[in-house]
Amino acid sequence: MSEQTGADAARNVSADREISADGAGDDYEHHGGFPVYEPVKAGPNYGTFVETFRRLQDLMVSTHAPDDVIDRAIEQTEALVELLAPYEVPEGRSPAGFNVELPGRGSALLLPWKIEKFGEDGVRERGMFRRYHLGGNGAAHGGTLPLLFDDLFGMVIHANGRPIARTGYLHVNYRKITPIETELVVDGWVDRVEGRKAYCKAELRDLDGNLLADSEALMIQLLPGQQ
Ligand SMILES: CCCCCCCCCCCCCCCC(=O)SCCNC(=O)CCNC(=O)[C@H](O)C(C)(C)COP(=O)(O)OP(=O)(O)OC[C@H]1O[C@@H](n2cnc3c(N)ncnc32)[C@H](O)[C@@H]1OP(=O)(O)O
Repeated sequence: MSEQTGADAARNVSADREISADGAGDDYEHHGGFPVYEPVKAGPNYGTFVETFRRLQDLMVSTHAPDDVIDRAIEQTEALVELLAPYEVPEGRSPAGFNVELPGRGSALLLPWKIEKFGEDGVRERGMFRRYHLGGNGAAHGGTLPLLFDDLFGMVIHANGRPIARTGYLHVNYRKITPIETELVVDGWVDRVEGRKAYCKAELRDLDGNLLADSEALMIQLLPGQQ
């Protein structure tokens, strides 16, 4: 039997939580005030679309092109905006963020990391900070690490079988320079639970096992009606 990937595990956990439109048979009733999202499956080339856009983001912050090239880039970007704008949809209806087999679940906002493990005992992701995420002198921008940790903690809560929660606080210790364009691994888990409060921890390491940053967050389960 083939081994279950992190993406498979994430999909299975989510499928187990699916409920009917009228809420009957809801075994995952604590959504707070969140709507119940139906995952939107990406088409076969959606991953390539997001990756191409990410490449563009990298180039946006790493090129110094002549003015005539910038003028052509504006024209082509405007054409792209015109192409896509008719397909804008409300929150929860785009494939962005729902496709666990894609880096960053297919959302250009998220770090392009892939889920390697998704279980009650924790979530592991692997990936790189890219040129787009550069802070200074080869290091990832300090603001991009909380983004990685915050999204990871959301998944940790989901994988742990806990109801929807929001981040009350998120603390990051920057232990060593986090390099861009270098493969890294992040692990997150629920450390302890007190009622609605889940205290989560995470560690970001390089492939030699060096601790680059660690984080602790308080994830607070939403009450009915809480947004
Ligand atoms: C197929 C597809 C599957 C894919 C798989 C999907 C995975 C899916 C991933 C999603 C990933 C997104 C994850 C993003 C998660 C965010 O980033 S959410 C955005 C950032 N956070 C926010 O905007 C939260 C804003 N704050 C709030 O809305 C409200 O403060 C909250 C969180 C609802 C809590 O409000 P409240 O119910 O009034 O709670 P309150 O009574 O004040 O506090 C409850 C308890 O927590 C304590 N507390 C509250 N705040 C703090 C604090 N800052 N410090 C210490 N203690 C605190 C209180 O003291 C209290 O303790 P007890 O007295 O009960 O012991």
